[in-house]
Amino acid sequence: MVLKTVRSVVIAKAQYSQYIKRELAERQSRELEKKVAERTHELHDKNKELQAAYKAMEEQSLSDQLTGLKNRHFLYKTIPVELASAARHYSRPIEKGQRTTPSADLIFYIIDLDYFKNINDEYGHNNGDVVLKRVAKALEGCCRTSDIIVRWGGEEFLIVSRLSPRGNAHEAAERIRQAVAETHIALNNGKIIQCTCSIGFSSFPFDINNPTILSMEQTLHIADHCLYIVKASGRNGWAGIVDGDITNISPQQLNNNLPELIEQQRFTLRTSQQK
Ligand SMILES: Nc1nc2c(ncn2[C@@H]2O[C@H](COP(=O)(O)OP(=O)(O)OP(=O)(O)O)[C@@H](O)[C@H]2O)c(=O)[nH]1
Repeated sequence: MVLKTVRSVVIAKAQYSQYIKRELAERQSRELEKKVAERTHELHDKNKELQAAYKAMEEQSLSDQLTGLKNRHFLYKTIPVELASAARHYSRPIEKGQRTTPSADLIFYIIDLDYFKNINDEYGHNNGDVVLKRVAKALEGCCRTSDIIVRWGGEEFLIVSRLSPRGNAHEAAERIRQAVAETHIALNNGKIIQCTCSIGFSSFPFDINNPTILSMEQTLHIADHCLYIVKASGRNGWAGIVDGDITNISPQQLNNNLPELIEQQRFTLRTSQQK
């Protein structure tokens, strides 16, 4: 009888001990699962924070700190797709009426403020910055949402107009010129001033029958030369060459002898002075 009781006690103790062990194991497992869930949640949050920080950093690295416009880095990052698409459009076999579709053109406008150094000298660098910010706003106001507006350098801006027919490029140039000239800029001391700009422009592809022969840099070189022509002829105006037959002209010749080629009327230069 005693032996039976002792055995029952031993069995009960063993069962109890097993029960405790199982309970402990289950509790540990539950705690572990809870911790894993918490860590996963934390990681998820951290990941979201990192993604947002990365996006903000990327956006900052693609924007100009002073004006908030896009910067060169943005242009070089995004423009290859646009260039390829424009070139592809003109590389397709000619179907009747197809090549005249104008929307594939990219027009590059280089905009340079006139006598900006005088503004800095007369009103100080901070007011020079005020002028740059106000001009940036004026450019945003006169451009379409499909245009890319870039702060190209100190007092120089670049607008890449997409989906624009090259034949109308001069109209947009005049719109930009006017928008800048008519902007009233309030300086820090309350004084209101106005400034003007000079614009040079060109289109990509430059020669629609040889759409890949000139790079964007060469197109910009043409626009830059047009800008130089405006500066040399009095400023507050525009000049552009939006297409040209470059058969028998090498890209090097175009780079080195552009003034002579314009002189020889190999290309049509359109300027605000001819209006
Ligand atoms: N305030 C300010 N000035 C700048 C900035 N970047 C460049 N500049 C100034 O822009 C001026 C450009 O002067 P220039 O290249 O002589 O040109 P300009 O006086 O506009 O003369 P033209 O272009 O020939 O009409 C210089 O004085 C630069 O110091 C900037 O971020 N802020």
